[in-house]
Amino acid sequence: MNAEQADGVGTEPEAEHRAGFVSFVGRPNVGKSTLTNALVGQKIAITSPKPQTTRRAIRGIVHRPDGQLIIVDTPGIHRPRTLLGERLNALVEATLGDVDVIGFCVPADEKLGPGDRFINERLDDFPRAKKVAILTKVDEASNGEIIDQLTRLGELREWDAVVPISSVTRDQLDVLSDVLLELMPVSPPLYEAEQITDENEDDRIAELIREAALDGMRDELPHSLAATVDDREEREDGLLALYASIYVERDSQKGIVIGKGGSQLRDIGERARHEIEALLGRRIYLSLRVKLLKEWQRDPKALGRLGF
Ligand SMILES: Nc1nc2c(ncn2[C@@H]2O[C@H](COP(=O)(O)OP(=O)(O)OP(=O)(O)O)[C@@H](O)[C@H]2O)c(=O)[nH]1
Repeated sequence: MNAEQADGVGTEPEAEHRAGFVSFVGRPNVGKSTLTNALVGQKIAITSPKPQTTRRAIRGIVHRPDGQLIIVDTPGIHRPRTLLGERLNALVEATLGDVDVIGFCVPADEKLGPGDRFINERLDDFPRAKKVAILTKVDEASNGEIIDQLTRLGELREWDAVVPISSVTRDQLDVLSDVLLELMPVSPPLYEAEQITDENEDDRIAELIREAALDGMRDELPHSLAATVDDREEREDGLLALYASIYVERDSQKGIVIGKGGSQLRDIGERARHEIEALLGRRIYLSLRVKLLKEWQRDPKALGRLGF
């Protein structure tokens, strides 16, 4: 609440803060990823979610003084031909059923085709979301082509907005983010404003793994445990795969961490995965390995390897 409202003065605040979720849909190759990166201004913006926000596959966040655009990932909308296709569609439905705005991307340099129409029709299934048509790659098209495409797009449905853009020349990107933000609900920021670099992020993830491992462990272990994130990989199914290691100092500790039949390690993985997903705001696959690094606390080389 701002001061004016608190005083009961009826004037509208000049600019209300808005925040919400947007998802870009469209055929493969129409420029969705490039647009996301161009809007966000860096490859992937990671932030720490505030507790009330649900977990989603966040691709990037546009932070502005007047609002926050949270761009969420969806796998493409496909005509389901396989079980995988159906599962992907179910995932699309879960995501798109939940966003505030859907940005339907169509390239300016190709005629509107059956693929575009199919996706456009599917958008009827998501009545909650506002719908914006985004004509991408205008740098590749003549003015005549652009006008033609805008007309065809206008015939598809009543859009909340239609915006031609180029992610390459950055033409109209600011207009697009203005338009998207105007369609978002009035809301305080949903994510912390500070950006966390990938490097810090790995450190934080490693710390969460270490915490999860310590949880329920005996007292003698804590100082003997360390964790590292060794590799990460974006998977086809939209999950982020994280490969991490837990280091122990003595052989006997390995068994403690792994537990009977691997039960302890599974619990650690489960707890850590929850925390990491909350940190990243997206679903992950976590692979944990327990490694023996003899007397690592006394070994400078080992300490270096563990980031101390
Ligand atoms: N000239 C031009 N090329 C662009 C623009 N935006 C994207 N491209 C190019 O179009 C191609 C596809 O872009 P992507 O962003 O990968 O498209 P996408 O829709 O995310 O593709 P999928 O991940 O397959 O769904 C890439 O070669 C981009 O460099 C643009 O504004 N202008």
